[in-house]
Amino acid sequence: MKLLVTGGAGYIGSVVTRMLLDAGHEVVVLDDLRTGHRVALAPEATHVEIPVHEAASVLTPEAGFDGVLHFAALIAAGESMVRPELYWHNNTVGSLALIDAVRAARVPRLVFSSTAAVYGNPVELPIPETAVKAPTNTYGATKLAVDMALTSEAIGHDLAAVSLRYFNVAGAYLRGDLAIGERHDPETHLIPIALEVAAGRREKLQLFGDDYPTVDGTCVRDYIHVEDLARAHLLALAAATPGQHRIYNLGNGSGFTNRQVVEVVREVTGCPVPVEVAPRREGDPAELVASSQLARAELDWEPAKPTLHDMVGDAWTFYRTHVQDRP
Ligand SMILES: NC(=O)c1ccc[n+]([C@@H]2O[C@H](COP(=O)([O-])OP(=O)(O)OC[C@H]3O[C@@H](n4cnc5c(N)ncnc54)[C@H](O)[C@@H]3O)[C@@H](O)[C@H]2O)c1
Ligand SMILES: O=c1ccn([C@@H]2O[C@H](COP(=O)(O)OP(=O)(O)O[C@H]3O[C@H](CO)[C@H](O)[C@H](O)[C@H]3O)[C@@H](O)[C@H]2O)c(=O)[nH]1
Repeated sequence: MKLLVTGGAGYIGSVVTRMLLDAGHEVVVLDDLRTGHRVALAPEATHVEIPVHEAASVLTPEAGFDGVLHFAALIAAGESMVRPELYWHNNTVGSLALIDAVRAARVPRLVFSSTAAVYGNPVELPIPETAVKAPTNTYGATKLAVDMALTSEAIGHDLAAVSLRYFNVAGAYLRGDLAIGERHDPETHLIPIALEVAAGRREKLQLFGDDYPTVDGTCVRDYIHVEDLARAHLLALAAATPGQHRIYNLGNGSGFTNRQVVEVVREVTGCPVPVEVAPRREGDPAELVASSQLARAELDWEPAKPTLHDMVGDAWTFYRTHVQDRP
């Protein structure tokens, strides 16, 4: 297939691009590099450096695209509470422009990066796709709006749409000399920050809140290896059906508290990780754990690296070989 990957210079988009190329697809990456990295771009993919809001200039009817995988977004839940306008403009307005371009160019299928953050504080655990959607942060709300637009688009214009609701993505894609991992700047995610502390690059980790209603008072998250997540995109592309908006949660179904995550980082790295309890971060749900039964049943998806030790181990390898000591 000829595919457009928005956000293909980012963490997850670059891993999926690699897998799509290896599977024989032709890939054009649309990424304005606002948070992505030029080094993460696959050399075999064409790169168009424009904002997703201008996708219509690439997605012309003549270009003959068979599908779009849409990763481009701002992703920091905490920041979305203090700069919400950035998130609405980038994640929702940008996605609506992309959907307009997809319709105008008659591109048949679109796979969208949605998120566990659409659920908010869940009333049932593990969370099925049918659970109440009540986001507690702006980031989740901007993504839920796009999910709803895709449902309308599938019904109204026969789009084959798939939303993949990722839980917390971790790890790195390691193949021989190739290593693709997480490099957000500034980093906001728990595991890479804990690794920076383990490496001595940060003095301590701030634990945002220890008074949540969980076993040790810190938030619970469900971690998924980026390689397992990426594979689900290829399965979703194949399963996309005209006129349907399919929605799948992607996680491992096990929750880890933030303190447990830090303990695994200590075990894997063999280094101390000093922590300091800090106030809660605005907008954080207490507990997010996925039911991914639907993805397993309908996409035949099976995680190959479900353990947190695997994820932290691969992230640590990436950190030491590709991040540490580099500017
Ligand atoms: N990382 C996670 O744990 C996680 C969890 C759930 C969902 N997601 C979703 O997965 C997707 C990818 O996340 P990631 O961790 O790879 O993020 P990332 O920041 O590494 O990558 C995002 C990429 O999109 C590009 N981008 C952003 N806005 C753009 C715009 N308007 N026009 C063009 N390019 C733009 C950035 O330059 C970057 O390369 C996002 O949609 C995110 O919401 C991520
Ligand atoms: O320095 C830190 C960083 C994070 N945390 C805590 O660690 C947990 C996980 O936080 P992350 O920022 O790593 O991840 P989030 O759960 O906030 O969000 C991530 O996963 C979501 C889905 O669950 C979204 O999709 C989003 O893109 C992605 O950032 C939260 O309780 C957070 O408060 C800390 O205590 N200290």
